[in-house]
Amino acid sequence: MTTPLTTTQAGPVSGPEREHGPAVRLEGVSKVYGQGRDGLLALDEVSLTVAPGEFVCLLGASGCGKSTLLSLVAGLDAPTAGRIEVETGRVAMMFQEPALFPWLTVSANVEMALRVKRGGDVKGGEGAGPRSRAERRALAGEFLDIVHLGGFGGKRPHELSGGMRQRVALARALAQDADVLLMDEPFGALDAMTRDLLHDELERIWRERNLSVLFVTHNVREAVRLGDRVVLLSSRPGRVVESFPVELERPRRTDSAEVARQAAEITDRLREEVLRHGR
Ligand SMILES: Nc1ncnc2c1ncn2[C@@H]1O[C@H](COP(=O)(O)OP(=O)(O)OP(=O)(O)O)[C@@H](O)[C@H]1O
Repeated sequence: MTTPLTTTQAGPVSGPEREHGPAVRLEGVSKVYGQGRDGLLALDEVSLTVAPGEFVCLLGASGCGKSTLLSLVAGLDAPTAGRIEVETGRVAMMFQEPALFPWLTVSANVEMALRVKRGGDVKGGEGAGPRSRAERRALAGEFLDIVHLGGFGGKRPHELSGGMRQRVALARALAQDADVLLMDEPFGALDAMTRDLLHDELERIWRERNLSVLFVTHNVREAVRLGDRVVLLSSRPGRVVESFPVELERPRRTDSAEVARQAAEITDRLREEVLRHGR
């Protein structure tokens, strides 16, 4: 998936659930790619919730349908069966590749999200009216400050390191005014030190902005470092195998003994799953 900017098509949930329900709810969600005998069951009756303000990490072997699941929640694709609800409908997505527009400045990349967010307004629809260029630039500057990139707004993406580019992607996601952040291995391509720093940043922003996060990773320690809960998916088809609450005090360190212990427990379970499927 390479779409740089995404807002979900999922509508808000009405009624009492809106007050008290989860931020994201999947009920019996299945996804088949293709048709008939050539059809591939990528997800099989997955049920999962993310509570408001919860940080959920999704873990599973390659091909178990993690990206499929995120794209369904983002409204980029429709489930074959089941139901997906996003309480507010305000979802932003981040990928392993920051997917920035190389010809635009860092600031302009974030400003794009501010235009897209009020897409209806830009085209003359209802609402508070389009923001002026100056307003968008000022707001983009604020989002860049949040990710500690104040002063870099005039640079082009190629002038930044990989970690800095991912910070821009995070600023752009925040600029969409989402309260649900869907992250598809966002730090997978970064070195360990940069990843550690970004974990700290993400944790701070998640708490300050009370985001609900669904974070896909292959990295068990990363999942335990970040998650309130780690949800393990099986492969082919993807099913929820087990959900592990992580009750370690925050902030955690990826290299701490406590994180290593819980990661080892989850890895054992993951290994069982992978062996079961002969992969
Ligand atoms: N658009 C598509 N058309 C057909 N099959 C697809 C499509 N997208 C994914 N698949 C298949 O569905 C299964 C799940 O893919 P998905 O990318 O969701 O898994 P994943 O767990 O995110 O994998 P990875 O960890 O390798 O990124 C795979 O077998 C994949 O080949």
